[in-house]
Amino acid sequence: MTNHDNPRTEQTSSGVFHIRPRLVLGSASPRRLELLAQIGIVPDAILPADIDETPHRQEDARNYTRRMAREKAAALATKAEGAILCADTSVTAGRRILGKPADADEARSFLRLLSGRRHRVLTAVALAHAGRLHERLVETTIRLRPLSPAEIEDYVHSGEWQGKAGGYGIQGRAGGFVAWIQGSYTGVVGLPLAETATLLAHVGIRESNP
Ligand SMILES: Cc1cn([C@H]2C[C@H](O)[C@@H](COP(=O)(O)OP(=O)(O)OP(=O)(O)O)O2)c(=O)[nH]c1=O
Repeated sequence: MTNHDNPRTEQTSSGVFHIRPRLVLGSASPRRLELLAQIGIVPDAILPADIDETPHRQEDARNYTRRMAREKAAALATKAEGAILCADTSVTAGRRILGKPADADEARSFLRLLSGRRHRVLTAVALAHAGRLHERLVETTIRLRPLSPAEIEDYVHSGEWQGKAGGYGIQGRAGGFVAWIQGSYTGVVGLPLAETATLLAHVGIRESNP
């Protein structure tokens, strides 16, 4: 056992004992916790990572999103024991990276830009365990239907854009804006479950903690 471990012993339904590492969810997002719960995984601890989310000059959206997830995991690996799961979601339209809007004006301008337009939602997942980093990048293409100025105003007033990359949340009223989607719905909401389950299984974490 290394310092990074501190494992838990569990008995599976077939009666076999299985040792799994402690799981730390490195996220302040309630959605990521709910998504994990959807596949029967409950972290042993939740520890938000506070990092600088400014893109580097000339950094493309894929590299930026991967770097964010990696930096969240690296920041927490020095503070917590076990397997540390972090993710980052960004929206990209053309060459622009749309993060979480700073205010209502920025949310409005993101929605005007995305209205009627195809764009991509990228979610990077980083799992740090025993000195190694396991990563996945999941891309989803979405087209929003054209939005009227009144719809954009209503949505901005709803406040649902707050804390959401690109200024909208597909899981809420903006679900009604989505004309077409190809990729991972759970990735858009913040944690692509198929890929996350595979990463967790690599380090011995499977659904259902007692
Ligand atoms: C596009 C889109 C994004 N989002 C969310 C997912 C992410 O939580 C958020 C992007 O911000 P992130 O920086 O990825 O995550 P966060 O700040 O919410 O949480 P933490 O860094 O502590 O893990 O946007 C939705 O909930 N629905 C959507 O449709």
